[in-house]
Amino acid sequence: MGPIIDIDHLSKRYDSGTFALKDVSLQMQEGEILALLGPNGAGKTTLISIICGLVRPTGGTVRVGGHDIRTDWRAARKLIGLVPQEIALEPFEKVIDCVRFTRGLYGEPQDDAYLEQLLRSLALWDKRDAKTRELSGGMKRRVLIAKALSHRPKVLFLDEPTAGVDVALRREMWQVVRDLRAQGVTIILTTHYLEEAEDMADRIGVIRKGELLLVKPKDELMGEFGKKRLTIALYEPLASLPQDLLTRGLTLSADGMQLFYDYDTRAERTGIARLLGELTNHGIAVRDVSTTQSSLEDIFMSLVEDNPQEGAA
Ligand SMILES: Nc1ncnc2c1ncn2[C@@H]1O[C@H](COP(=O)(O)OP(=O)(O)OP(=O)(O)O)[C@@H](O)[C@H]1O
Repeated sequence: MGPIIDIDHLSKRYDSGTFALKDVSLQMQEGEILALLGPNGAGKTTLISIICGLVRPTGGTVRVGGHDIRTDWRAARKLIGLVPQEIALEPFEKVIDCVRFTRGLYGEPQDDAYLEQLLRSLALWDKRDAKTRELSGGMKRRVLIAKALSHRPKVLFLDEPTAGVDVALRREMWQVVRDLRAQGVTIILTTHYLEEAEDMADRIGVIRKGELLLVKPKDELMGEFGKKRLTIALYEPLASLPQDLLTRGLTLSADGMQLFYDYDTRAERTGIARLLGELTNHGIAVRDVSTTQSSLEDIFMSLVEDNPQEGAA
């Protein structure tokens, strides 16, 4: 089966002269979740907007389900749902009516059985007759998702789905997204919360200044760029490290009470057992050992850090 999304050498230069996207190519398979990370102004929204037909590219092509988004836009649009970042709902409209209305906009005949199934899957069925202004923030976000799914798209774009929402609600949203994936929906989400990408995504794309720096399976990215640090706490402070331990890559804390050893998580042999043996040989008594793994945030910062003004995603 071909890719559900096929982005080929896509570029966008706004009239202002800004190059928002530079030669971006990316393919997605059905049922995948891709998290797009990037500092402010990296080009994430531009990319989503082009795929959704809201912004015109200046170069390259995008196909959704095999349909070119420019020459065959009607068929492409039917396959796409977009959940915008801002909550904009008609306050006095009932939940069910607002989802029905959106489906109608796509020219789809009404299908009450599907709408019931959709609202039930988003835990909104009990609220179907409530006016949207009576809903909590989390419910409103779920209504946005219901609207975006009302015409049964195969691809769903979530633009910062949990911006500014509390931790409990964020986790609830993650579950909703996982459930959608289980139903076979392909999802692209942009997020400024790295833990969100870490938790949900199958693949992670990092975009900076309009360039897609990399797209990799999350586990591969964590393994490739991730390092582990072994911290060894000592009983007695060390004035300095023996030369042979220095050359093994060990470092000593300023107070002499801790040793640090950074190692590659992919290495077949980490050298830890040998290292501990050598410490014993030197008569260095170990009180405790612990390890920490670099987070996606560390990895992300190391990828984009050559321009510190851009800050975190
Ligand atoms: N309509 C527009 N006209 C001119 N320049 C634009 C327009 N929209 C975006 N840009 C510029 O294109 C670049 C990419 O913007 P975009 O909104 O795609 O970034 P983003 O990654 O979504 O950022 P954020 O994380 O802040 O939402 C920025 O330099 C932005 O100023």
